[in-house]
Amino acid sequence: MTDILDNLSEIHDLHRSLTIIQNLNVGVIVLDKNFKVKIWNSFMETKSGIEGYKINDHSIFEFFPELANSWLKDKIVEAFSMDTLVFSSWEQHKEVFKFANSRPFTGTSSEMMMNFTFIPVMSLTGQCEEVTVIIYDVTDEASSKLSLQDANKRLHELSITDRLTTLYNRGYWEECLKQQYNINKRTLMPITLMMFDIDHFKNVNDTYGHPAGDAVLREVSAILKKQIRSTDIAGRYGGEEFAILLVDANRESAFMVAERIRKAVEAHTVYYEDMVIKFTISLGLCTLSETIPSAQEWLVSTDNCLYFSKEHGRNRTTQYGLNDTEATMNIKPEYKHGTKK
Ligand SMILES: Nc1nc2c(ncn2[C@@H]2O[C@H](COP(=O)(O)OP(=O)(O)OP(=O)(O)O)[C@@H](O)[C@H]2O)c(=O)[nH]1
Repeated sequence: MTDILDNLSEIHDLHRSLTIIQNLNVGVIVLDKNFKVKIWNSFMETKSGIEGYKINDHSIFEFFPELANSWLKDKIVEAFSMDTLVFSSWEQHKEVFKFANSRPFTGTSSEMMMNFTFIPVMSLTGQCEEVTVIIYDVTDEASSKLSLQDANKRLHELSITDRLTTLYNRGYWEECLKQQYNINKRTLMPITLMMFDIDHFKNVNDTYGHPAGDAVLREVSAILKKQIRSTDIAGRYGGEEFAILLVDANRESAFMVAERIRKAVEAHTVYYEDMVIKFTISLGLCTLSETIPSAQEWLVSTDNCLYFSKEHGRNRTTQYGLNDTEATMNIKPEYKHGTKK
């Protein structure tokens, strides 16, 4: 009689445990060493559309063949060889089970994002015979985190970008200048600083109006972007002044790039409303060498070359240390960087 009562009590305990597992709001899968499903709770049934009685005692790969070579399989294998619980967050894996996001209208993801816990289940002899996989739906938290990351990225981009031209703004570009100066001191990779300025830009504004002047600035930036490498670092330094770090460019290649840009601008026409606008640019170049003691000096030397071009006919490129060296050194004080505006 006591035996029967004990058995009934055990059956009751088992039934209670199964009821709890079935109704948990997390996925519970128990797999044996052959990846055969031993428990597939109702969360898994609802999300996958596969009922427990169909998948139980079948390999999980029969129903989810894409998992046969997946991160999930590796994790389960790992869990069998360890005797501790392993947790893995949604950030550590790509899609595993492709379950639909149950709140697609509020979330940013169409698929459910999941955290996992892998629990080795030890037998009475101390062997790991089964692994329990717990799956948590963390789509809301993950979506919020991703949105925040996106917003921060966007904010950062805005904080370093010039609105009109979409080039880097002066503050950020100057940081890059210092960084490149320091990098170059270590690597000795050739690098040339180029600055240019639109000729008689005040006339463009005065003749065609400020919005037309803005269109000119935008189109010059577009020409510039087309002519330089993606690794070059281009910024709008001032109103109509641009500064570009030509990475891995020695004197010769930098001069070629500068002339290519100058000629492209000369050949270009801006059509704004019914106005036809032609213009040119003046350029200065300075290839970094050990004689240049600081990033600031590098900038000043390049700017001097630019204003030498202005002084000597405009629509031309002046290169530091090659042509016109003495002249660039004796540039009029009012053309020194930052004073002529
Ligand atoms: N449309 C427009 N004009 C700007 C902007 N920023 C600065 N400017 C104008 O750029 C002009 C610069 O004029 P200056 O410094 O005299 O130079 P410049 O007329 O180009 O003459 P040079 O440089 O000597 O060839 C000024 O008229 C500024 O108002 C801008 O964002 N949009």
